[in-house]
Amino acid sequence: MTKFEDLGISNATLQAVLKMGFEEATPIQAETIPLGLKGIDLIGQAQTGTGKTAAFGIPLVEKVDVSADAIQGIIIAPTRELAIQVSEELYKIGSGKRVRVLPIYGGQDISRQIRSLKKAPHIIVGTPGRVLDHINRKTMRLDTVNTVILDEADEMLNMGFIEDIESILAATPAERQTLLFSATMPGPIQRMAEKFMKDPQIVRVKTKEMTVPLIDQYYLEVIERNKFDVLTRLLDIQSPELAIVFGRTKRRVDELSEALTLRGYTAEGIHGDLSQAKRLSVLRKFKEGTIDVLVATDVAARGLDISGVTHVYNFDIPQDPESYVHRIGRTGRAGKKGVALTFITPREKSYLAVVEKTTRSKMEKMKAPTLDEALEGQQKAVVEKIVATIESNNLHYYKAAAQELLEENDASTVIAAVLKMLTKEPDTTPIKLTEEQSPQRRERKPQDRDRRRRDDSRGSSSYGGDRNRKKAPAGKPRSGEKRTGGGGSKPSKPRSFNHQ
Ligand SMILES: Nc1ncnc2c1ncn2[C@@H]1O[C@H](COP(=O)(O)OP(=O)(O)OP(=O)(O)O)[C@@H](O)[C@H]1O
Ligand SMILES: [Mg+2]
Repeated sequence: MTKFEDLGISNATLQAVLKMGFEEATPIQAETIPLGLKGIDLIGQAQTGTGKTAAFGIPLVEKVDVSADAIQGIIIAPTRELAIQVSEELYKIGSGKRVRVLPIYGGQDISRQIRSLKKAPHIIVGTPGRVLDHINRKTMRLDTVNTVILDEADEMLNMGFIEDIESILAATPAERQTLLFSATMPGPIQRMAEKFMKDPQIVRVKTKEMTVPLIDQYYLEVIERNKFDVLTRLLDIQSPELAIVFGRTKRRVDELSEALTLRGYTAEGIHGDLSQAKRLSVLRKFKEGTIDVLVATDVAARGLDISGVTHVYNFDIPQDPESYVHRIGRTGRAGKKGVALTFITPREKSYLAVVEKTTRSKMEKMKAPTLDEALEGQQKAVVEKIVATIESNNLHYYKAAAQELLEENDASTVIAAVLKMLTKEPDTTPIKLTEEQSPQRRERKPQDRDRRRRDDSRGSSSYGGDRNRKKAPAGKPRSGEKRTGGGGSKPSKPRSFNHQ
């Protein structure tokens, strides 16, 4: 176990990290922080939820000279939500040194960003498209940058952002340090990435599996037509604290979130066609627990760190094994346990072996639950609530009425009536979803870009990112953008990873 004290970081940053509740460095942090401080180029790969953000964030913050009013580091991330989240984490890590961090992403008013850029931030966290817009408009200069970090590098290159990334890199000095991080780094993508690095050292946290062992992985064989009933029964039985349901396309996500709402769940969808304000508000509601089920395309699969996500449901199978790893990695983070369930239609059966081979982990077969089992599950949830209410011991005002009821009925009849009233019977409101095609396995060639970009222009791609920027001209003001998440206001309690 490595202590942050032993990693050669300044006292100001050490105090900031301890204040975040981090007690010990995670393996990827222990390995890459000293190397990052040395200034060498790095490719860092470690499982989802194991603290890669701080692994690159700490050395970056350490390198910043706060007395210089210039951009010194830039982090590029594939989605707006991730850029915001990473900038919040960097802000916290840099709070001891008073490092200024600015998120720059599409869908946010550009003139406001220009004003913020004039306040001389030290670190920029941005999405490729919007960063490039600022470079082209000459509203952001990167010639003082000494460190570039690509978070979820494989995804950005896969998505066809390579030209954008290359243009951004060309705006930075050649003698910069370049760091790449992701939980997955397929060979061809890694080779492509190494082209813009100098003798990168590859740091892989050695684990048997690519997925996190704390996530119990299941698959269910379900025919397309039954998927939705099976999903709602599972939700009734498992009563997840917070759940993410992944669907293949934007249409799928819209239909699923509407259907779930019809059946009485508090669910909302998130995908790339929604306005930025809407995306952020849905995410905020999910983090606060105002909605229990987030229905998402892969826009939410990469990097998002939402505590309390106990279940991930792959309603539609992911595009490829890497997407599977990232989707299920939204649970089982920072040492917590999680459950992942993947629906597989008879035609998709060969998919299972492909994923298991790549991730070197097994999915256990689960039987689709019956309606009776769903009812039982709901009942169990109510019983748990009753027990918790008894334990809270705040029943004074109800005691007299209870006595009255018991004078006329026996105890088990009274309790049965209460259970019946409180139990939400499985809702069988008829739902019809539009059928979805199984995905073609994604090919990892640079020319893929063109195919995927064409998909975007049809607006049917499951991905949002800021690849839609061509449709929404830069500079078009959008209202109501807000920052998500804690922003440092949450009281921090000590956190440490269980052995992974
Ligand atoms: N040393 C630590 N001790 C305790 N918690 C930590 C530590 N480092 C990071 N965390 C917390 O663990 C969670 C996951 O971290 P992070 O988002 O950086 O993971 P990641 O490896 O980037 O995952 P992904 O591959 O999904 O992007 C965050 O809430 C973060 O604040
Ligand atoms: Mg991450």
